[in-house]
Amino acid sequence: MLEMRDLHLSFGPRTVLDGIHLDVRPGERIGVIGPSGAGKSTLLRLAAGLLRPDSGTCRNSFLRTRLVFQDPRLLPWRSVAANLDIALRAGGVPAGEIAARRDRWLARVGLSDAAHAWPGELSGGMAQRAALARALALEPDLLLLDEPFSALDPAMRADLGKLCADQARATGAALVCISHQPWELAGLVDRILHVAGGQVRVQAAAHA
Ligand SMILES: Nc1ncnc2c1ncn2[C@@H]1O[C@H](COP(=O)(O)OP(=O)(O)OP(=O)(O)O)[C@@H](O)[C@H]1O
Repeated sequence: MLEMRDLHLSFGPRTVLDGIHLDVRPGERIGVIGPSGAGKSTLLRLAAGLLRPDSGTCRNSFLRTRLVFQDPRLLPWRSVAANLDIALRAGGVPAGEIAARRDRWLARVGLSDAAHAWPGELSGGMAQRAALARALALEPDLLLLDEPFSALDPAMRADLGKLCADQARATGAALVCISHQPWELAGLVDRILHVAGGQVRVQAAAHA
């Protein structure tokens, strides 16, 4: 469970979040929309524990939270496969399971043939798929997606969105996805939050 209560955060004189209340329960899939600069990424960083609020509380009792950023953030001096292996080792996956899990996830994002490539040799979309595989291979119980599909073509966006939703359904994980394309959230999430003016303005049910 993720609980945000009356959460405030400013960067210098700029108030970005101004009294956020939000609950994310296991199995919930939530979309986040709102104007540029509204604080959507900041909200996810708080949820992931990368930022602390100035006041209010942010409690995250999920055990494995993974955040996928807009840019892939792969280690450039390691192969694609090694990028996954390092994350899996750091995530406590037993050594004997790492290769099989990495190969399964690279296959699921269509990157089996790129396992031994360097990140610099990948297209933007391939690198983003590798970053998504790295996150999903950890079997997170809270998956935070910060516009991870923006570098992908529409067909690939739909495929990977479905992959995330299917994985969340299969494992009971919660998912929070920021998007500038509300249509991209259809079928992926159950409800959509509109963040504006530092607050969660609207909570609407999503339509498939
Ligand atoms: N580390 C930081 N230091 C100072 N200001 C920051 C920092 N991170 C974010 N901001 C500012 O906080 C505001 C909200 O940023 P945030 O990235 O959360 O918005 P967003 O809604 O995700 O925007 P976008 O849709 O453009 O990605 C912006 O004005 C941004 O410049």
